[in-house]
Amino acid sequence: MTESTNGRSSPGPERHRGGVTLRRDSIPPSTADEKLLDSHHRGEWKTKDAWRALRILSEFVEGFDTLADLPPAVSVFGSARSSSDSFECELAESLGAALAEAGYAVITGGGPGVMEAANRGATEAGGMSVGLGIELPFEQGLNDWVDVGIDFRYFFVRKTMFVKYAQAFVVLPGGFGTLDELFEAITLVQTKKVTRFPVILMGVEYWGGLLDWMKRRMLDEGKISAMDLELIQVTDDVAEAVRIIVDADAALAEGKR
Ligand SMILES: C/C(=C\CNc1ncnc2c1ncn2[C@@H]1O[C@H](COP(=O)(O)O)[C@@H](O)[C@H]1O)CO
Repeated sequence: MTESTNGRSSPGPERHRGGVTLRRDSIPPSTADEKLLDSHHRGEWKTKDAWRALRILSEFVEGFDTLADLPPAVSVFGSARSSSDSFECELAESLGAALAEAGYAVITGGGPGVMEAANRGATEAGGMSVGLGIELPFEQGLNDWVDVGIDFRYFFVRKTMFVKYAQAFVVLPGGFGTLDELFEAITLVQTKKVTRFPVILMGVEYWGGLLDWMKRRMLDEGKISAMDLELIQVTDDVAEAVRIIVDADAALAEGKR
């Protein structure tokens, strides 16, 4: 806890649970996701999980209700840890601006690093900037560039929103969280659980090793098909990324006519 100048403790970090804000000793050591997925306290499942189901449902309702009127949107993913002067943050900021100029809302995880840069680019270009935050033990709150923000307790509810309200995914360099989001998206497209939409990797050098491994191991050993690899497009050119998204949108609209 940090001491403020008047001798009282300042709020310090805070945790958000729906409309509830928790500070200081009221911040619990675990998160809602951790409690839901915990397999150790079986005795509690019957009583507590039934109530959790309602909370999960209310989180879906809040997400659907808030995002239903969003213009066409693109979900942008990338590291929470990148500094604002990194290659990926500079790219994310230009991308956010270009997407806004093309009429797309930008959806991110609402956190720091690449997410903040993409939100900043969108906001500064006059676009709609959305942050879908997640309750984490080391949560920092939504970044300052988010105009429409929702704090989720459950990762899987939040992931539904990233997919449901986006016309495309753009994935910049990142760690486990980013890879999780990338592979969930391509699995959904590969298994035709969602209408095919562009999944664009930005950061040609960063992703090169992973793409090589996919070709040399996954493809060569028959774990994926050549068509699966075509689900992913790679570029460092912001204008090209936007063009891929606009073209895919136009093709889809054409097919629906
Ligand atoms: C690590 C730090 C803060 C974490 N804050 C986050 N806020 C919102 N969303 C997050 C956060 N961390 C991860 N995510 C999600 O995963 C992706 C980034 O994860 P990575 O492991 O950094 O690649 C991102 O797209 C989010 O959706 C303190 O700096």
